[in-house]
Amino acid sequence: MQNLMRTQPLTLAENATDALTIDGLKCYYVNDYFGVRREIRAVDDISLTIRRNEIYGIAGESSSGKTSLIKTLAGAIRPPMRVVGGTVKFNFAGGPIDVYGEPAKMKAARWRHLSYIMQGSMNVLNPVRRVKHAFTDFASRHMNLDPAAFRARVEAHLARLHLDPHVLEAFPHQLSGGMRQRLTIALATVCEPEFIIADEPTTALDVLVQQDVLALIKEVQARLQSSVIFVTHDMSVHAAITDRLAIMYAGRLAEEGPTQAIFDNPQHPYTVHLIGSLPRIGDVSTRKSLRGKPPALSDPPSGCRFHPRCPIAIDKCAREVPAMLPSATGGRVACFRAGEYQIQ
Ligand SMILES: Nc1ncnc2c1ncn2[C@@H]1O[C@H](COP(=O)(O)OP(=O)(O)OP(=O)(O)O)[C@@H](O)[C@H]1O
Repeated sequence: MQNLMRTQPLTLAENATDALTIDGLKCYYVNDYFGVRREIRAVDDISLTIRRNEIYGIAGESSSGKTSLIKTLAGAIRPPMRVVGGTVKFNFAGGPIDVYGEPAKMKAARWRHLSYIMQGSMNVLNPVRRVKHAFTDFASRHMNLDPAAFRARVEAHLARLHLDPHVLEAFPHQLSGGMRQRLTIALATVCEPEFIIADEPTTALDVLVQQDVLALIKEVQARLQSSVIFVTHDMSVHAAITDRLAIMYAGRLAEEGPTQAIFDNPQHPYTVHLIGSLPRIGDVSTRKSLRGKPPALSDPPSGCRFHPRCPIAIDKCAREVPAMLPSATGGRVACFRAGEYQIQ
């Protein structure tokens, strides 16, 4: 395991166990159609903390706001997206950065301290250029090394990730999808970032290749002791890789806690359904599906956004927004009837 150590020491700030703090974050898509303003509240009042050296999962069905949330964390905001409230603060070893208060500092931190593996990131490899150019284009300017030393560093990094350095001379079309995704992960981690954000990095891959890529992410995380946010709608992937898990529903957090505890004892009725819908070998019983569909985020329901679909909703759920409060999993849950619902 000796060759799996970080090459540069990570000098952590004293007493700093939190790597990222998000407080009251709101991020909307704001469109103006012929003078009529329309807001899609994709991230609506989210507060959470990511610790150092943990893999934090974000789950939820399509359009629940997962990608919007992590774009907001990475400062990757393009119109019509707008941050309309809240704060995002990284606590990097070199000093804290307020993403929206210190944009220049944030820009300098990208790649070096924070890397973002976007959905479809394999496409970052230019089809008409050899793979080595992607490393030079994206990573070399953050590393302050002469070309020979930079090449040696990249080759050593690839070797540690069990990738043959010869792939640097290949064109992307000569490589399989799994290999391209492994290279994308190598590219995102060659600067040894303290924080890695990965959005659905395994979704386009078949199951065996997916296992391989998940193992690689775990290995890189353990080697660098980075914090990782891992986004996927696939709960079985969360079970395999994450330490803690957040469940998003309609732009808000429904539940958060240690992954194993959430799988063992989900508290929010929506989480109960997400976990209950996972297939189990030998179980041929019909799964109970949720009634209705997720709400339009331009006009979300009052109170708890899940209440129109919730099997145990009470009047209060339509009137009041439930706060995220400590739950039986050791995490937090936003539900007035937490822990009361089970699927038979
Ligand atoms: N550029 C955009 N303009 C307007 N609305 C958008 C835009 N991008 C996303 N949205 C809306 O924001 C909401 C959240 O979308 P987002 O992509 O963050 O969800 P997601 O949970 O990541 O979904 P998926 O798993 O399908 O990627 C959705 O209602 C979506 O339609």
